[in-house]
Amino acid sequence: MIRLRGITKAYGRTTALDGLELDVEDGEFFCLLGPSGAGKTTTLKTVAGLELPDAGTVELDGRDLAGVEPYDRGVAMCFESYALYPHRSVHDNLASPLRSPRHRLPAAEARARIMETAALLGIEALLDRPVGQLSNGQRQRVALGRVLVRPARAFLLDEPLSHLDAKLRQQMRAELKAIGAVRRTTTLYVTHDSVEALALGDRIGVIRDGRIVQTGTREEIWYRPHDTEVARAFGRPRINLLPGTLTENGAFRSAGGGIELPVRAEAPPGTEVLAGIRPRDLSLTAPGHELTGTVYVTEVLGRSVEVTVRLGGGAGPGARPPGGGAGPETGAGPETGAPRVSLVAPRADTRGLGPDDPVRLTLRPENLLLFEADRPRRPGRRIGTR
Ligand SMILES: Nc1ncnc2c1ncn2[C@@H]1O[C@H](COP(=O)(O)OP(=O)(O)OP(=O)(O)O)[C@@H](O)[C@H]1O
Repeated sequence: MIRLRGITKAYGRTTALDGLELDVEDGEFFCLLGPSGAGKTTTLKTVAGLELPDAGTVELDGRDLAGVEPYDRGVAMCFESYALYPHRSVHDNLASPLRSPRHRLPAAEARARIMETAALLGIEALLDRPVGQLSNGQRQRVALGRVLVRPARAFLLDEPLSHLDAKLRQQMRAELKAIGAVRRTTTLYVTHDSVEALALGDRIGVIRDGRIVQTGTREEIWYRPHDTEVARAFGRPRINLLPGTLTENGAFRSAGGGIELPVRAEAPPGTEVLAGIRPRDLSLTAPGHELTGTVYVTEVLGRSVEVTVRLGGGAGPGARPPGGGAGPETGAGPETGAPRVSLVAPRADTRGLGPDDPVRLTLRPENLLLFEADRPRRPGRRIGTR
């Protein structure tokens, strides 16, 4: 297992890691997800020993790694910018990690591992080709192969699928976790792609500004996001966030007053909040709590359709937006007119639906999320409901 405690790392005046704490359990596949510059690569390099923290401790399988050289740590790391030998064949690139004195394997075992790794990554046919002649996606698979080919205490993978086209990425994503070596080995996997994190991670750690904001299973992150930024990071189309306040009995009332949603928030009446509604939790047909509005725009997403609805029209007194409503992108603020929400519906439910058509939406209140209102540089935290 990998354990990071109080890791701080600054480059000049830039703080890359700011008291980072992280536990990756034995054999776990842990995805570290965060935006560019959040500190993901620095975290991996700190575990690998390629960067030394200014403060804090790194442990691998209970052993403190302070003072341990990178090649003695027993970790295998794959960088986004891959270090390969361009003039040597794919086979040689895969074989060279097994030739180093530290990792030397008997020839037959080495050959078996190379063939197994190449087969799993779909590069058997390329084994004799010089790496310099390969496409970026092929090179990336060779780089990943160099990591997986040798036994390690932990794999550290930095966006290893980023250069693959969408189809291959999806396929490799499905196969990666099935690889025996990956199943057995503690893996810390860095990505900025939330779909990838949800698909791969036994657990996910969300990193922001050099700190872990939330760690959890995909269900925990999805149903109990720590704050609005975590909620926005997962799910496309993005979660709808409607501004409003809490009423006397803890229900949600939208900023214009047109919408009331039956929740019981664990926060005082009058608290400014954002109601979080996932696009797939809104329906055009199912029974549930009703909202009304008019269609703003529809967009076909394969078998389903994203419908953006301007809320309020026809919802009764007080529901009409001031000025008739050219709203903003999504989840409008009180100052900007009618709030809009996106929903994802099966194509059959949206047949004949066009701009300005009135619609009734239903919502399952049990999936409703509530957050404190966002403040500058401080995303609103989730508020519990009873
Ligand atoms: N060698 C370096 N010198 C100076 N600043 C650095 C160095 N390495 C990283 N940083 C800074 O530290 C911060 C964290 O960088 P890091 O590469 O860990 O982020 P990341 O989450 O991996 O980003 P990305 O997804 O873009 O790779 C950034 O602000 C970055 O500019």
